[in-house]
Amino acid sequence: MSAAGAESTLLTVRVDRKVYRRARTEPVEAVRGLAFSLRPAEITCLIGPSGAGKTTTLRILLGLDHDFEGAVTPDPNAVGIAMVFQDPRLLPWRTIEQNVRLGLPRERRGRDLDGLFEALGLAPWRDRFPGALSLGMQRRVALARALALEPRILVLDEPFVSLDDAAAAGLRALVVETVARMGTSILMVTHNVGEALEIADRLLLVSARPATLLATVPLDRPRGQRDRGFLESTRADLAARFPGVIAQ
Ligand SMILES: Nc1ncnc2c1ncn2[C@@H]1O[C@H](COP(=O)(O)OP(=O)(O)OP(=O)(O)O)[C@@H](O)[C@H]1O
Repeated sequence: MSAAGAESTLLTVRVDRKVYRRARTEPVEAVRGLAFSLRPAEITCLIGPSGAGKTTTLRILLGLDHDFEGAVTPDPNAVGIAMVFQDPRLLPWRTIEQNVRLGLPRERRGRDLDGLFEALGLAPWRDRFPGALSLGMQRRVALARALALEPRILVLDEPFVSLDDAAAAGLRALVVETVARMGTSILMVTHNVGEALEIADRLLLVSARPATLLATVPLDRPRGQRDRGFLESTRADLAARFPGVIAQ
């Protein structure tokens, strides 16, 4: 990808304020002042305390919630956006292949998916049912289902949580590979700072509720050169600067 391409913006998100209002309960202000852009072939990690307003921000960015002050431009559906939830949400009575195909619009269901299944290590599992797969493999299927849509933006909510180290590392490598291979822009919510420091190009640190953008932290060192020393010193530096967000 050219330098100009890498710098171009796919989506700009600006949430000035998001308040949940329900009858007979106090309004809940979930987000106040959170703006960022997403660019191709970049991994952006959104990190903040529990209950800060991260899922709320994702819902706004996906175009699922329009009731907020601010703007998401252009329309994310026009750009091409897909989401992978923590819970893989597979249909147990459909094969892996059917699960992936059913995520596609009807006219694209017959498309060639050999390359995708191969790239995600799912080729031997195409005819099996989700119940035969570990949680890590089911998450791969959920990733395949999202990638089959060929989105330019992929949103991941805690994709590696509750996986053993090997499964998490395998899935992380797949995400990184996808960015390199397809130029996808990834926005990932995570509580795992170590994981974010390993794979992100940029961290967005948000405060406790209402979520406010505290800092954008670029991680310029190439992923392959992020050794233990880099990870530990970067984490210590961030923990000193943002103690409410990043633990020592
Ligand atoms: N539909 C809703 N109605 C009222 N309040 C809501 C609604 N959805 C979320 N909230 C509140 O908004 C705040 C932010 O919630 P949100 O789920 O966005 O946080 P989060 O950062 O994703 O949390 P976590 O890290 O625990 O997943 C919380 O106080 C939550 O209770």
